[in-house]
Amino acid sequence: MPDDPIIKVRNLTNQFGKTVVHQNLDLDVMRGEVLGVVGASGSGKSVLLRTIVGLQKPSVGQITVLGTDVLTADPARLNAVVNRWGVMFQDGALFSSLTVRENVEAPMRERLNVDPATRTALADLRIAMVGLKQSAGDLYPSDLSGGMRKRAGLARALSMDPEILFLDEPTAGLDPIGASDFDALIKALQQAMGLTIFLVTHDLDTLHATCDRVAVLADRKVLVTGTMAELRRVDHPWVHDYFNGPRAHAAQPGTPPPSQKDLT
Ligand SMILES: Nc1ncnc2c1ncn2[C@@H]1O[C@H](COP(=O)(O)OP(=O)(O)OP(=O)(O)O)[C@@H](O)[C@H]1O
Repeated sequence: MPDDPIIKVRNLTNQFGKTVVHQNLDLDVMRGEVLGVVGASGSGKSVLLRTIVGLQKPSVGQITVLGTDVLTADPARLNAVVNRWGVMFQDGALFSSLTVRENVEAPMRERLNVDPATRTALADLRIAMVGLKQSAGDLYPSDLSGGMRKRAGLARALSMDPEILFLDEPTAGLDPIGASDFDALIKALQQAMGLTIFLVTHDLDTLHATCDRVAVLADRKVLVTGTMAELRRVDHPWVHDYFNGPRAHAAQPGTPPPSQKDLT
């Protein structure tokens, strides 16, 4: 069924001690869309991502990804699904003792039965796809700028040619030009590869540049999901302030730059 969600979360509860982060949370991600996930700091965006990709066991709930219940699947079935997604963590989470190329090869080495030369060629292709020079493949993470590290993390997330990409704060720590270059890269790769993207961010420019829909986490659940235009009309204090505040206006395409008067 083409309209079946590629990721379906139902009745999810995550609790740490007495802190309830999610309660009865539901979320659908449709195939081929870029879904942005926003919410106040501590609202549980990263915990949600980590729960969907299996790094965090929820207290209660069902999570179906690509038709597989990832909380109850047997190891072989789960492995088959894990092979079809890639994750880029906020800091890139690169292995510091491996070169960029070896980092990109790492998931293939673990999960794909190909000869070393093919693996290296596939890694070099991923390195090129994220806009890094081939020579960057020989560098270690400590030799990279913040922007290069993000790109290397993205290349590794693309290692297995995934259908779904999970991105946690992809533009955090980048300067505005680096961030908008990265947004454009994400969008171009999504279109070229037909990716579905689950994207956690605080960055309004990223939402405008990349997302088809945005899910807002508040009050321990997905409070509302919609396009940016729809969310601007939502009557909830946090949602209203986030999507209508000065930063939101600045990020909106077509908004005129501030006049000289505004700057003084
Ligand atoms: N392993 C853990 N043990 C205990 N509490 C945790 C754990 N992981 C997350 N939390 C708590 O869960 C809540 C949500 O954390 P999470 O990192 O998902 O928030 P977030 O929305 O991604 O925040 P930010 O925008 O600041 O990154 C926080 O209160 C955090 O302290």
